[in-house]
Amino acid sequence: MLQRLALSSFRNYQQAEFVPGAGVNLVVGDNGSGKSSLLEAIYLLGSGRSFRTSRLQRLVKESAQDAVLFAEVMSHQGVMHRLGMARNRQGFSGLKLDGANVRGLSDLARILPVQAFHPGTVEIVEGPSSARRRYLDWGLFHVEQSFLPLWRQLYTALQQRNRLLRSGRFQHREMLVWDQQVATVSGRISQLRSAYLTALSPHLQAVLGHIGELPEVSISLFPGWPEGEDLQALLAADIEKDRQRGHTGRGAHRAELRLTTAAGPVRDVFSRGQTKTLSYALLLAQLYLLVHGHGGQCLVLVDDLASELDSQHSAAVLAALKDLKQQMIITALSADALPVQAEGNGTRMFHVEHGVLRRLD
Ligand SMILES: Nc1ncnc2c1ncn2[C@@H]1O[C@H](COP(=O)(O)OP(=O)(O)OP(=O)(O)O)[C@@H](O)[C@H]1O
Repeated sequence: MLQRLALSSFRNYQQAEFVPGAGVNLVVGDNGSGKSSLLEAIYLLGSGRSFRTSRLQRLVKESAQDAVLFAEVMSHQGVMHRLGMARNRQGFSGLKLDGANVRGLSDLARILPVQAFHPGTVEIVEGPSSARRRYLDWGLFHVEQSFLPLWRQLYTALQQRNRLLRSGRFQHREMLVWDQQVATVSGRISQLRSAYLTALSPHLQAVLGHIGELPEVSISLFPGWPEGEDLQALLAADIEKDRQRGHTGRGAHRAELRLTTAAGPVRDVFSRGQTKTLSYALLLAQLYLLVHGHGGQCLVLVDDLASELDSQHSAAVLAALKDLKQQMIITALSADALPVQAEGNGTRMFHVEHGVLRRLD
């Protein structure tokens, strides 16, 4: 649970402190006041990414050198952790956990599992296959300890194989080592992904039933090479093609999450509104699996829901989120824009204006 966040020179925040409650937190303010930026800061700490931009240099406040984020986070086991992150326009200039430097963003992500529902969430369905892989791998990272080391092994093997391909000068014996490694690790990653999807599916059906009115959607995995075929043999057979394109064309890095209805692929069948609803349902299903299936916890960020879904669907999504009983931070233009106030007690209210954040209640 996020106990406290301090922001310095982040977007339009000069210095700000945010102390959310354990349940629902509602942050209201006009357009451009800094609501999304607050969520973006939290998401950055828990994932190393922005949910709005790939240009992370824009996160640093104009005229400042470094954006600095600091958070106190109570772990699921009741241990208090201190997370720190500094970013200049070139990249991350410091990552700290409990006062010590850490190398990888994954160390912070383990402590602060965070998921964001925001206008770009629709990319899970509409975007490139990498968006669906990222979705899938976020879930695996948080429920399967062995996933991250495997994923790292795969990327190291691919880097080495691609380097050899591009060098144009390689012994087949040398290539064989990396073919073997890519094939073995891809097989194990694919098994984990398939098992994850099998566990996820009933949660997705339950969520779709709850938020309603969508045709039945099935979810399946293309592992990154033709099902049932020997990946190592395929890599060896494709060597010339791979050499020409300069990278490895088959393996778990090319997996695809397929979303289909009885009438065909979701992308060809669903309206834009249905697509948005499905993308939110996919995230919800993942949270249900994490919380109910694995006893995990997750900080949930909800940005501008009222402008994304109609009132009936946004109420259904919020109800499903509240059922999870996780810490939530929700933004809205005004307090009455979303049905979060109706239950009154327990909701902590904040107002933001020109990067100045204050508690209302
Ligand atoms: N690097 C930066 N330095 C200073 N100001 C910035 C920087 N990046 C963005 N801003 C400004 O920060 C403000 C906050 O934007 P943000 O998207 O957080 O607002 P918001 O409250 O979510 O608005 P909306 O309701 O329109 O989504 C905007 O006015 C934006 O122009």
